[in-house]
Amino acid sequence: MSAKSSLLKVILLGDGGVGKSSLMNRYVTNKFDSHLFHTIGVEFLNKDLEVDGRTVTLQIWDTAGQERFRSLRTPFYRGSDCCLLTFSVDDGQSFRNLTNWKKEFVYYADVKDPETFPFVVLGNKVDVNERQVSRDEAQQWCCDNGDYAYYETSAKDATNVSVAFEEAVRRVLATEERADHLIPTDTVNLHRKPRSGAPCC
Ligand SMILES: Nc1nc2c(ncn2[C@@H]2O[C@H](COP(=O)(O)OP(=O)(O)OP(=O)(O)O)[C@@H](O)[C@H]2O)c(=O)[nH]1
Ligand SMILES: [Mg+2]
Repeated sequence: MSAKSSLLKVILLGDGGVGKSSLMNRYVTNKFDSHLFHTIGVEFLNKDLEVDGRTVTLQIWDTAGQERFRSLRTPFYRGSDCCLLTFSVDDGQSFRNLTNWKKEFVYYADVKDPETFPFVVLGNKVDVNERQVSRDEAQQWCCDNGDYAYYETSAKDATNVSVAFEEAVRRVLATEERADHLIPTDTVNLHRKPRSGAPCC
């Protein structure tokens, strides 16, 4: 068992109405409301789960996707361990906006290394018949942006909701493990004797 904190912060981002709150509610309370109000600012819920023998508390932050709430949501991006970029498969614009959501997250969360940060992409509302975004298109975007996991979900009928959140946890734990194995190269040798005659500045 790692000594690292087992509280993982996962944040849901994406256009207003794609189903972020519904996904969080489905996962944490196993309920679905077909007349949910738009989120204002941010809300979070905790859920304990076990992934690959490790128990973690997932803190899921649900944000307001509408543009007018931008300044209310962005202060909460910092400290996120994983970002769930969400769109709705029946709304092509919400898919095209993923690039902006990623940019907004990287900027306000102050992500040092976007190449290795764990993003997971969710194409929600797969229960709806009128699709505007194909699975191939979405997977291609995930490949082009860095090997992101892609899940087609439905908060309405619970398709792939648990597996998507579990994958988010796996990605975070894998990142932590990689960091544990990194050998620091910028150590300072406190015992090294100063070179005689070396200039002081
Ligand atoms: N058919 C279907 N409808 C869904 C699904 N998920 C959410 N909805 C509906 O879509 C609407 C918007 O869902 P929300 O969960 O409020 O969307 P949101 O992303 O949280 O929106 P903001 O809070 O404005 O950012 C609601 O009426 C939901 O009932 C789904 O998987 N399938
Ligand atoms: Mg919401």
